[in-house]
Amino acid sequence: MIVTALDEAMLSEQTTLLMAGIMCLVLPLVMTFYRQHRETYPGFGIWVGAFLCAGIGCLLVGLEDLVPVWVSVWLGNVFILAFPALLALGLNVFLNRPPLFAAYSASIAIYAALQGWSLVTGLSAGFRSALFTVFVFFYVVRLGFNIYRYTPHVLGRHDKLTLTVIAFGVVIVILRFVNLLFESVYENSFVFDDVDTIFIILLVLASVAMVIATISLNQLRLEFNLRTTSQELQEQTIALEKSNDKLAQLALTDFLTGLKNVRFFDSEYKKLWENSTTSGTPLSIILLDVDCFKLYNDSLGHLAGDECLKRIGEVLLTHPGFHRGLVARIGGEEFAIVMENNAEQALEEAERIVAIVEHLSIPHPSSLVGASVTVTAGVATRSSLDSSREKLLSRADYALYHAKSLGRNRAMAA
Ligand SMILES: Nc1nc2c(ncn2[C@@H]2O[C@H](COP(=O)(O)OP(=O)(O)OP(=O)(O)O)[C@@H](O)[C@H]2O)c(=O)[nH]1
Repeated sequence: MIVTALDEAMLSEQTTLLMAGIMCLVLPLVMTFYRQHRETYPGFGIWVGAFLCAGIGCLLVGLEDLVPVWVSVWLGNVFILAFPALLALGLNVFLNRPPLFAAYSASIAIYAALQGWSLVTGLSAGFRSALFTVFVFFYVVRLGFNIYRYTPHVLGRHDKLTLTVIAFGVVIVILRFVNLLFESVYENSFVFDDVDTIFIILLVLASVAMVIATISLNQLRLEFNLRTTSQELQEQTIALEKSNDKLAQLALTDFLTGLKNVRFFDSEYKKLWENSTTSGTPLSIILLDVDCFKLYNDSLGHLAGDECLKRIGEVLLTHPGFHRGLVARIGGEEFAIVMENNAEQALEEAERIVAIVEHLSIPHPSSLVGASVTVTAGVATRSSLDSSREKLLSRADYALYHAKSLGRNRAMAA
């Protein structure tokens, strides 16, 4: 009773195939529409071709009564088989995998040959169905494996929708195979003749789901690439900012000693001067010059001279008294220190530096002062007499000149 009711409710296999064919021809149109509005990745075009093949194949098989048997049963089935094969091939291209074009073409050619042979020799329709199902099974499993294994490479994760659709496809194919095996057993007792119609409907549903899955796959990849690109861009911007900062630092740093250079000194000295004008904090400047440095270079060479300047630079860089001040190399062997200290403190610091350099005991064979490298310092502290920062600087310079004339290796205040 139930069987009869179901039987009556079913569309004939042919009608279903024709409807499936039309449906499968509509799907590529949807995909083409999508392609015109969104960027698609290589492989998407092959998928469109796959659905086109499915549509043509279904129509050819559905028109069994109108066209020669080789067109419907042979060519129609070859077209339908090309559907999963092209889906798998397109996926390889989409995932940047080797497309295996030759392998897929060969497998379809083998199927076509076997199908033709079964027709010529008059083998049963059951054999042809089994043959078809085995090939489809192979493609669908391959499709599922590739999606599982390689989509994370292009999406950064698994695409659950595609995996679900493929699993659905695998189940349908397995059910169809089981049906083929047991058809003869339950044929008259349980099932209506149109069981194939159910499979066709299920496959059409799977095809629609597959179209949605392919579009979603493409969309996810677009989004993933956009995310990755903007992340990369962000990282590059940060790296660029860092290297810009570094470049800016380098532009203001003396390459030999690592102290600030004369450019930095000029701008920073200006700021300290302005700050002292507004806040009334004391401002002192120490000018430091290496004694008899020309003779040092002449007797030990320019490279040794550089090393000597580096060591004096280290002393200034690490001297605790200068932490809050400005220390720079403003000439060949001339250094300047600007500090927010009064005259007494500044002179003390200058004397300390002179002593520290002497204690470095860097041998100076031709010095007019002693056996080792020494420095002389001129100190000036801002007073009401200093109308400008240049004036303060020149007073420090004068003190230095005076200290040099008194025999070097000493600190003198202006
Ligand atoms: N090795 C080395 N020498 C430098 C550098 N810059 C300048 N000099 C040398 O420093 C020397 C400075 O000599 P002078 O200005 O005559 O002064 P000085 O010999 O130190 O004599 P006093 O200042 O009177 O003690 C010159 O010979 C310059 O060539 C440098 O970066 N490296």
